[in-house]
Amino acid sequence: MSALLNLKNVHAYYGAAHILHGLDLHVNPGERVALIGRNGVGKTTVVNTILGLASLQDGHVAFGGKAHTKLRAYMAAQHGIAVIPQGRRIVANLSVEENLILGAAVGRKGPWTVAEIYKLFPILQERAHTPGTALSGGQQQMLAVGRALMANPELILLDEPTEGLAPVIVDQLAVIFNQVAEQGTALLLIEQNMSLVVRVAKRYMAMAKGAIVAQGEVVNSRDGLHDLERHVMV
Ligand SMILES: Nc1ncnc2c1ncn2[C@@H]1O[C@H](COP(=O)(O)OP(=O)(O)OP(=O)(O)O)[C@@H](O)[C@H]1O
Repeated sequence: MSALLNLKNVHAYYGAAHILHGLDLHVNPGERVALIGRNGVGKTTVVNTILGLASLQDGHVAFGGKAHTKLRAYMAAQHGIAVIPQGRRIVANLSVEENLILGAAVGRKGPWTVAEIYKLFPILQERAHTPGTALSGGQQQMLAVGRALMANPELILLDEPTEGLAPVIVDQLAVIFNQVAEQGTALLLIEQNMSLVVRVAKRYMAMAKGAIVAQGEVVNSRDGLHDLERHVMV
């Protein structure tokens, strides 16, 4: 079984700034992996490298076993990988429903349809014809998740999906992420909120200075939480 996503010895740059230093990371089908680490260690740059937005100068990124050294934004989508970017990036002048339909444009056929997304998030159906950016932060995040699911992905990369959200919304999203994972979609969760990580992820990879410095099983307990928090404390 080959990994859905496999980064090997990745060195990535923004201009002359060398950000990722020989990073190795993989996600297998159906896995729930958390990528954790302090601010500025390069977590978003991992996503940007996969999308071809940071310059890959050594190593490779493989989708489904096929290695690439020249990455382009459409390639991840073609290989069944959807991205929920940091800051959500809802299209301002499209309605909730139009934002969802847009998600399907770059994806494959599968079980997720607008009707299924509305079952998952009834509030989105109530607000179907509202401009996406008129939603609350929590509703926008639900829309970002719904839009990603509309592509019927095998793997979703989530970049700090709970940033700035109230704890009650984070709890709702934890339930949704588990539901999505139970239906077989793999998750790579970039997160600073370790209480979410222990509820959703089964394996973690911790970054420092552009590389993976620790990894292991996620244990959903007080000790497990403390163990993970060591990697994100300043
Ligand atoms: N476009 C850019 N050009 C140059 N340097 C950048 C650019 N974007 C990010 N950086 C730098 O790259 C490093 C890694 O940033 P990155 O956003 O990947 O970190 P992060 O771990 O995701 O942090 P955060 O949790 O704050 O989002 C930081 O030092 C940052 O200042």
